[in-house]
Amino acid sequence: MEAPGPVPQERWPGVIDLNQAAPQDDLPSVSGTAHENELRGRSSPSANGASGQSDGAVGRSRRQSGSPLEIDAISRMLYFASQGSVEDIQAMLDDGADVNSHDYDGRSALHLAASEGKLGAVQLLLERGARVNPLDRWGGTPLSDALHFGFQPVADLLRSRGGHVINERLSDGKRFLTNPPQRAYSSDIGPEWELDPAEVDWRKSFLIGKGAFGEIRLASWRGTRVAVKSLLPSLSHDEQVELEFFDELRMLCKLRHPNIVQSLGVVTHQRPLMLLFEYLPKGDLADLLSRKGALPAATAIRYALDIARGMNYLHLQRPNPVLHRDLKPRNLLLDESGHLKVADFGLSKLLTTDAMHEQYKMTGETGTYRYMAPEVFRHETYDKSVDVFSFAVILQEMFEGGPAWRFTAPEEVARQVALRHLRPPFKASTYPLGVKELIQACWASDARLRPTFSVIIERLEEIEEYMAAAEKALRDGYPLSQLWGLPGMLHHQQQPHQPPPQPQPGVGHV
Ligand SMILES: Nc1ncnc2c1ncn2[C@@H]1O[C@H](COP(=O)(O)OP(=O)(O)OP(=O)(O)O)[C@@H](O)[C@H]1O
Repeated sequence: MEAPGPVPQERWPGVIDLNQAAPQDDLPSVSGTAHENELRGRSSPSANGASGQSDGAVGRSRRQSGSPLEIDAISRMLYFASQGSVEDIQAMLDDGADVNSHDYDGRSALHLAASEGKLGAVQLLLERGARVNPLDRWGGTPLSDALHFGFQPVADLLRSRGGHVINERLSDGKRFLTNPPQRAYSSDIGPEWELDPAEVDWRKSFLIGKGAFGEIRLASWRGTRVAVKSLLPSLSHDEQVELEFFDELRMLCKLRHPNIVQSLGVVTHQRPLMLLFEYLPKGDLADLLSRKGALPAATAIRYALDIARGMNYLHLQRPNPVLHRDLKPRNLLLDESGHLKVADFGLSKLLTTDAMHEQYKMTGETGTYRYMAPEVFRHETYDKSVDVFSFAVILQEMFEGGPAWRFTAPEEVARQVALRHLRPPFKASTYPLGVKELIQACWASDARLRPTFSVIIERLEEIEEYMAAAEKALRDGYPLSQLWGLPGMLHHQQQPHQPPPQPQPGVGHV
C-alpha cells in the first residue's frame, strides 16, 4: 500500500481543473440523445435540414471526405472569427462557406468570435444565420464563452438573440465545462515550419526505433543529422488525428527549452506526415539504466531536475498546458553535455486513451504502462498531474536501477497500481533525505495531492543544496556524528568499509 506522502506546499486546486485535461479524454462515451449528438457535432435527424448544411453536416463531411480544402476552410473561418475580421468572414460566406462550420471540438465561428469579444463578427455571423446556441464538446455555448471572458456587450447581444448558458450533466455524470482550452487558430501551419522533404537526405539513414506513433530514423537535413519521426500510415489516414496533429504541430514547433528536444519542422504536404527533431546521439535513460543500473544519488537528482524543468516549461505553456502523457525513460534523451531532454511530448494527445491502449497493444509498445497514472489506466478524467505520477516512477527507477516487477507484464503492473494502489518498493539505500517523500507525494493516488513541477523543482534544488553541504562537510573533516542531521544520502556513505567520497569538482557525470 502506498504510504501517504507529506502535504506538498503547493497543491492542485481543490477541484481538478478539467479544463486542463486533454480534451479527447473528457469526452464521455455516451451517445444517443439529440443533445449529446449535437455536442459531438452530429445533428439529430430532426435538426438537420434537407440541405444538410448544419453543424452536423459539416462534422460528418469533415470526417467522411476529409478533404484538406474543407479543413482549411473551416480553419480559416475560425481564425477570421477569432480575429474579428468581418470582411474576411463576409467574403468566405459569400463564397459559400458554412456559417455553422466547426472544428473537431465543436467550436464554431460564433464561439470563437464571442470568446474574443469581437462584437462585429458576432453580429455578422448571427445575421448570416449562425445558430446561437451550438455546443462545443465541453457543453459551452457562445454566450457562456462571452461571459467567461467578460465580454458584456457580446453577451448582451447573444442573449437578445436567445443565447443561453447550458450547464447540465451528461448521462454518465461528467460535467460540462464552459471554458474550453483556447486555441490559436491560423489558416496554415506556417511556412517556416513546413519543410521541403526533398531536403531530407535518406542515403545514410537508419532506423533508431519504433513507437506507438510511428518510426524514428536518423537522417540528414541540410547537412545536419536529424531524427525524423514518421507518423504511422494507419494514424495519418485518420483525418481526426491529422487535424489534431496540425494543431499540435503549430504549438510544438514554437517550444524552446534546454530540457526539451527541439523540433525543427514538419512535413505535412505529403505522406507519411513527418516531424524533424534535433538528433541526440547519446541514447535514452532506459538504455542508460539497463547498462549502468542504479545511478549515483547526485546524478539521479540532477537528471530529475532536468526532467522537472523541461516538464515545468511544458506545463506552464499558455493558453493550454502541454501534457506529455507518455513520460518514460525511453523518452528522456541524453545530450552531449550530460543533461536529459524530454522527447515525444504532446504527441500522445493525438490519441484518445482507448486508442492509446489499442495502439500500444498493437505495436507491442507496452512500456508506457509502467509509468501510467492510475486515473489514465482507469479511463478517468485527468489533468497534467499524470506526468507528475510518471516522473515519480522514473525517479524511483533511477535510484533502483530499473523498473520494479520486471517479470510482470507492464499492463498487469499498471492494473495493480491503479486498482490496488500498489507502488514500486524502495529498496536502495542511496535515497537522499526527502527524496522518498517527494516520490510518494508525486505518485499519490489522489491526483490533487501531487505537487506541481514548480514545487518539485524547489524540493530538488533544496535536496541538491543539502547534498553539496554534506559533501563539503565531509571534505572539511567534520566528524560523521555531526552529519546525521544532514540528508539521508549520507547514510549509505556511512556504511562500514566505505571511504568518504572524494571531493569532486562539480557534480559527477555517469
Ligand atoms: N531526437 C532523437 N534523437 C535520438 N534518438 C531519439 C530521438 N527521439 C527518439 N529517439 C529514440 O528513438 C527510439 C524510439 O522513440 P519513439 O519516440 O519513436 O518511441 P517510444 O518513445 O519508444 O515509443 P512511443 O512513441 O510509443 O512513446 C527511442 O529509443 C528514443 O530514445
